[in-house]
Amino acid sequence: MADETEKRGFFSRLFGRKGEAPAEEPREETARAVDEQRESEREEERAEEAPPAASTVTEPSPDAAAHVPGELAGADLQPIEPAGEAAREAAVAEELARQPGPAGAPAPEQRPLSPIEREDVAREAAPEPEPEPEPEPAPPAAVAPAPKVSWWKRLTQGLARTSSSMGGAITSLFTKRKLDATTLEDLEDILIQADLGVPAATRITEAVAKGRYDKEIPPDDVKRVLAAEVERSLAPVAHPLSIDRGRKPFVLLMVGVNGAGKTTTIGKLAAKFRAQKLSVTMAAGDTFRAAAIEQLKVWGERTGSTVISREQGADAAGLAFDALTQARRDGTDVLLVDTAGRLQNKAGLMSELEKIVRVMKKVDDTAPHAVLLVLDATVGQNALSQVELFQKAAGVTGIVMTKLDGTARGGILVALAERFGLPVHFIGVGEGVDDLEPFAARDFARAIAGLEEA
Ligand SMILES: Nc1nc2c(ncn2[C@@H]2O[C@H](COP(=O)(O)OP(=O)(O)OP(=O)(O)O)[C@@H](O)[C@H]2O)c(=O)[nH]1
Repeated sequence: MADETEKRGFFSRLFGRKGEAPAEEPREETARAVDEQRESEREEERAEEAPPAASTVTEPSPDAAAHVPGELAGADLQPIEPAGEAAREAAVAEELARQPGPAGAPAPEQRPLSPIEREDVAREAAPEPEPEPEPEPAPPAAVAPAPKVSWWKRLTQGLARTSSSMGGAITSLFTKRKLDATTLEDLEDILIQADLGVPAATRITEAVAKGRYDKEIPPDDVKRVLAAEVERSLAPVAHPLSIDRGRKPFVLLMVGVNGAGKTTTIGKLAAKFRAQKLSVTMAAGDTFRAAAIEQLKVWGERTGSTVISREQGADAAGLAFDALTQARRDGTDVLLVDTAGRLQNKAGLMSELEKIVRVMKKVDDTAPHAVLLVLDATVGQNALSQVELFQKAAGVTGIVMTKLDGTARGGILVALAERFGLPVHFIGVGEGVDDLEPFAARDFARAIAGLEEA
């Protein structure tokens, strides 16, 4: 792998940049600084918003915090707003992002903002969420019959923000311009901004440069190179989720921070399994939030699945034990176990997940058979620290990435693939039941590059 700290100036050194101004900040540091800035803003928001812990949830032992591995100390459990807030915020952000000028969010700069910058501005300008009572369960609109739209269409529509941001920038960068060191560094910036990560951005830029230096290169050629490189990174992690039908039940433990889309994803997966004629039981293990229990019951009714639940605040591990015992007795094909994404702190979350796993093993020592981490694409680079956290807590076996439709930084999947190599089973590009599909590297790569279906 290229030495990232020396990456800045690579193309200049290689080709000699005209009028080079070496006083610029190294790009790696710029990217890190942007991330740190975002992190510290989120930290501040959390400090202001952190709601008091619900008294119904088991208090973690005082020394539990001491067991949080040091490397997780900085891991962020964003978002922690009540469910629904994220969607509302995204809507506000979307609206703000659409407003072109001073009538909208106060523009921090006079030059026009890129879609990614507008996303940042909108996020910062979004009003503080007001404390609200427990939100209503998400309406089951997702299951309402919708006109059949092909997955490619859904995918390209869902990834439109990423593809138009990257594609638009690439088109304007490469139209009628010869490829030189400045162009290449600008291309690298575009890719870093889309959250592909520095190693991938450097590799793709090198691939574009190969044999084309000092020549005009059509933007579509750049997009084709981009798609090919993204596919190369993602193909090794694109694994379908395979259900071992010999296990009854096959236990899927769903983990992730609150609001990432776990409960919705459970509903969407249940619909898929039911369509394959598999029987499904859901355990409403997010006992932290009453609305999550209700939400799961709605999905249970809609998909013809059994839902096992207890009252809000009940012991989630005990519930998982009961659910597995019952699903075993009933000979159920698949058991989907929901979990809370927000407890008082990271130590509380980790010890609860560990307990759920431990307790389920008392019923079936091979359970859980898959641990799916649901990641919200809109959290950007923070997804990386979430993977580390949940890997420690529950031994993640695969990823489901949701809300790719809500960000211009869909490149985060590439950064995740290169860093962890964990299987990516599904991606979500909308709230509808058909907006979750098995992950296919080529389709994704072509869609974010703004190319036609292969
Ligand atoms: N736009 C979009 N919204 C999604 C997607 N997946 C889930 N959502 C929405 O995200 C919101 C949060 O989803 P939930 O399923 O409640 O999240 P959760 O992880 O279970 O949250 P907690 O129960 O609080 O832990 C809901 O409004 C979902 O409809 C997606 O792929 N795209």
